[in-house]
Amino acid sequence: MDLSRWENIVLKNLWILAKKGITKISETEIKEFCDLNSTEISSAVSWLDFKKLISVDKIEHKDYNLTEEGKTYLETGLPEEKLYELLKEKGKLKIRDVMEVLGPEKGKIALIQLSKFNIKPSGGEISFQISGELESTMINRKKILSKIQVSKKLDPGEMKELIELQKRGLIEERKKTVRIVSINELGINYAMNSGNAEKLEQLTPEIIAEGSWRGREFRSYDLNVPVERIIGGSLHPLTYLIREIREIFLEMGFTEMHGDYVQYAAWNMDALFIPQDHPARDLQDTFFLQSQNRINFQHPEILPKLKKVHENGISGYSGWRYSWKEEKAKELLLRTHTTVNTIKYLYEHPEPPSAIFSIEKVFRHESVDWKHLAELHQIEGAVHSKDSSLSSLKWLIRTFYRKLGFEKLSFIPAYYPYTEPSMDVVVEINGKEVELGGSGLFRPEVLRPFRIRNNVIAWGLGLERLAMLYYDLKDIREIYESDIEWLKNYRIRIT
Ligand SMILES: N[C@@H](Cc1ccccc1)C(=O)O
Repeated sequence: MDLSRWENIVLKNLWILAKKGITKISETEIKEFCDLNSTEISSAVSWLDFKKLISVDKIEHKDYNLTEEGKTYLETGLPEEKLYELLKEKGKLKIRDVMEVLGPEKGKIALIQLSKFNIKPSGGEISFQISGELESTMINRKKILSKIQVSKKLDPGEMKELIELQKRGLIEERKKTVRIVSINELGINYAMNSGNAEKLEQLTPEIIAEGSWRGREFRSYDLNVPVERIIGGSLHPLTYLIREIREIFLEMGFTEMHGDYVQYAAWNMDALFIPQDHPARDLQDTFFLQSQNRINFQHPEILPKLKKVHENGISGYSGWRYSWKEEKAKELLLRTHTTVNTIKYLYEHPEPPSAIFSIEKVFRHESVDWKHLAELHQIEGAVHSKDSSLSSLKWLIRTFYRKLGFEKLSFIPAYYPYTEPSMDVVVEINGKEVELGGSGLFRPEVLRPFRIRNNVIAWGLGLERLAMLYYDLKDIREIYESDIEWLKNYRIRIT
């Protein structure tokens, strides 16, 4: 065990004092023996105590101070003193005059104090009367006030008067804990054997340049010392969760896909067989962009295919049977779901098998509440394979949530224009059923125009709702509120 410079100085001094027979000393008294300030001594005492080289007793100590009133009286004299002097000079005074000369407040105090020594008014007047007892009491009072001003110790005989002055509000008392320190056997041994040479604690450029480190011993590091917790930077809880989810899908052999926020309705809606008069395309649900045609339309060859399938269907399916408009398909919008990533990917990679996912942001014209956001992330995915089936879809979704620690899910029938059958994933949060997202098998009207013949299972799950469960939040908005305590202390689920 090595000691710091301050600890060494304090311990050596305690040892020297102990040799002289002084075995107990208060922390403040240590200051008189060494060249350290109170903070340095206090820190050294705490560490020496922790290292068990000294013992420390705490005692309650009363500390006295003058109040503002006490300070003024010490400077200008006590009211009783003023009145006594005045009477000595004038012989007698009318009460009215006393009040006028001393002021009503001090006049009253002076009269009360004098009456305690039997100098009492009668018939509206007060006369001088010599009192040796009053004179000595006043000298005593002033002595106490001035001792307290310079924090000098009072004699035991002065304690009674101190209490009087406290009652009069001239002195106030404060309780202080004082640490009484005594070196113990371990400390004495350490001090005896540690030698006189101070150990080096820091290697400064000067020490290196002067070479004064030569022949000196270095203080070693104590790796067992308890230290303050330092809170460094960390991942935002949502970023952490996104990385976990990405890891899960990558481990299962999925490929990550990426897409843009701004999309043509053709890809976000029409390619997914969402009819052009579908309520989801309403201004209420979708953010449309005013600037049209600013972005290159990828794969324009799909437009006639979409027209055909919407109007007349495909492979025995009837289609929606309405007049499909190319202008509506060419409206720009903020993507409302990441299923647009999936359908584009499938169009560009029509050969099975493929297993794909994305964790990206979508936008909805939604009023925000405890479970709704207008900007949210979706955990999107699909598997295109001859073996894709409803049961493999359920298995995949359950497996995904189980890997994050959630077992209790239920599937309920749902409707999406692009899947058949469709299922929603539901979970209970704080006694309320919350929908985590949708899933299903893509319809032939979605797949056939793009020459995809095998089954495709697909899902789109809400990330923030999952985060609510994962971090035990009552309100979805908390995720974006960035409460610093939460960001510092959030806990991940151990599965
Ligand atoms: N796109 C749907 C979810 C979904 C994805 C894939 C298949 C079925 C449903 C949504 O945004 O809620």
